[in-house]
Amino acid sequence: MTTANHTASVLVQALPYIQRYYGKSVVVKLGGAAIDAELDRALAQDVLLLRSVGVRCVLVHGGGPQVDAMMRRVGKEPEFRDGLRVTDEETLEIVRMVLVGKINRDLVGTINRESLDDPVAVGVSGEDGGLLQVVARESSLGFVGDVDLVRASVLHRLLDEGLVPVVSTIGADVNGQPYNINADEAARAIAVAMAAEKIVYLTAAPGLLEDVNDESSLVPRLTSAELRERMGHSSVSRGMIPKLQACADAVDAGVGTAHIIDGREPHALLVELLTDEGIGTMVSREKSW
Ligand SMILES: Nc1ncnc2c1ncn2[C@@H]1O[C@H](COP(=O)(O)OP(=O)(O)O)[C@@H](O)[C@H]1O
Ligand SMILES: CC(=O)N[C@@H](CCC(=O)OP(=O)(O)O)C(=O)O
Repeated sequence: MTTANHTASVLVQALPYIQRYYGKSVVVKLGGAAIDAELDRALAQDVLLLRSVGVRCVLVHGGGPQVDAMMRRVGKEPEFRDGLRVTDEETLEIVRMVLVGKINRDLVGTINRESLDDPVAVGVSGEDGGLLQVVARESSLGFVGDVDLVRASVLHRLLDEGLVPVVSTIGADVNGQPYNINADEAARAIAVAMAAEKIVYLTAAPGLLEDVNDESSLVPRLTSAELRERMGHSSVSRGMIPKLQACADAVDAGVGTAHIIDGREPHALLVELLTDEGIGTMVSREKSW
């Protein structure tokens, strides 16, 4: 095949996917472990391309490792229980500064640099417009919240204007007290509230692995029921646990499919959405293969 033919065939391959996702919502969660200046530039291009073909894209970001680094810089040692950060008042201030003040700004800047004449990225904290309303989880975790209500209209209004929301996962309770939320869980709540077609987790692993030390042991697809069976398995640890839980909960609550893909691969999002090449792990409610 000539280069021109190959290029044409890749573009034509995208047509049925573009038709399927036109006007649909897709929530993309970028894990802190996959945040990197060059990769974020490729992700910004993917998000802008998807927006150009009518996909309503919301980017939700984490930043766990970056919060850890900042805590250590100010002499505090991070502490986790069941994958959630123990968040006292000072830690909350650091989490808020790192997520809202640093990572969100950097991502908005990266997207807008890729679309100079039409800067469309808008940063939103879960506190803005009451987007993420939370209730306290348990007092031993401090200011860690569970999402109680998502005001998806805040996102739909931005999307209707052609803007791309970039969401930091700090929420507030009914009294306006800010809370730290696990970003995988916040992204799931947003996807469910938007009745999204897909939720895509970009992380620093190829997907769910049978053996975490063997990158070739990828589980390509499974149902939410199969996923729940694996959750307590010893091969699944640390940050993968809330991600799996969020994927199973998302598809059981009506999101079309949930994906865990390798955010270290440039343009993984575009390949996942617009080509025949299945990458990473796909979770669906029913067996569709
Ligand atoms: N069975 C597994 N398959 C893949 N990754 C796993 C597994 N068990 C644990 N992990 C770890 O989970 C990590 C993803 O979680 P985390 O670091 O919290 O990511 P993120 O910042 O994207 O939320 C992977 O990088 C990997 O080290
Ligand atoms: C309550 C809680 O644990 N919140 C997380 C929020 C950030 C996050 O989830 O970041 P990743 O997606 O990079 O893991 C934290 O403080 O680390």
